[in-house]
Amino acid sequence: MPIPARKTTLDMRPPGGPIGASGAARKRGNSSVDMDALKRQAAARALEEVRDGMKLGLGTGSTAKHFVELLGEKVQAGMKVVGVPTSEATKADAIRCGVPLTTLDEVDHLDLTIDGADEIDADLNLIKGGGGALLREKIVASASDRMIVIADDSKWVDALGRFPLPVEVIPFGLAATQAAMARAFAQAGVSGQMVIRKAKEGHAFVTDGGHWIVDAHLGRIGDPPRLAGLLSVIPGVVEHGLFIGLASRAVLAGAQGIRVVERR
Ligand SMILES: O=C[C@H](O)[C@H](O)[C@H](O)COP(=O)(O)O
Repeated sequence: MPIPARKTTLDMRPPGGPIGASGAARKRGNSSVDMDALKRQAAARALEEVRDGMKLGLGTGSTAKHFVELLGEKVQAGMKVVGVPTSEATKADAIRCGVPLTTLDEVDHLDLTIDGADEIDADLNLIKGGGGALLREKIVASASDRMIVIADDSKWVDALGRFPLPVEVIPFGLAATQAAMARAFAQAGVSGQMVIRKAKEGHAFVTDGGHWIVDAHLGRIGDPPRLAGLLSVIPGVVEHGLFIGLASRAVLAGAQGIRVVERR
């Protein structure tokens, strides 16, 4: 599959500048980088794409939460938008921040979805679902004209797969589903341990849709679109965390500034 042409722009506004951010600085390599400030910077840059009257998909996770908070400030200042949250957690955040909400039953398409990711590759394929929201996130992104993924630049990878691939499954027949997943992995040229995600309390993590998550520790995924296709046809798999061809732009915040990567 040919690698699509991309355009990259570098925004030299320093991270953590006028926007400000909370959160403790975390050590990364030799430098101390406030990852939370970078996430907020990426969210703020994506917010510049939001126009009055837009119907928005609101992502889930620590980066998307910054976007919802900043959007709430715009709404308080008079901006008219409506959002469809991708999780119960985001719904609660949006209500707290005063962002008006709607559903995909009331509107059948969205202008723009802004969401985070666990990994982003050069084709803007993503791994998502670290927070367990991948099903609603994919439904919402698929119903949107555009998806902008926002992240600190540690999420940018040469190849997807270092982050365990979340696969949302039906608990019924799980061993058979996992066997089918293992065959799909083999066909796609990957293999690895499958771990049923646990909640803090020790029982299986249950998604907003009432399903379980299997985290597949695969390592480098050579052909993400092929693996996505193979997983999608397994009956016990509700959805997987490979987002192929959905993101049209990535906004990546790093110590040197903000990088915007477009997919064509
Ligand atoms: O299920 C969770 C979502 O896919 C998140 O967007 C993803 O895990 C990234 O989250 P964060 O911004 O907290 O790293």
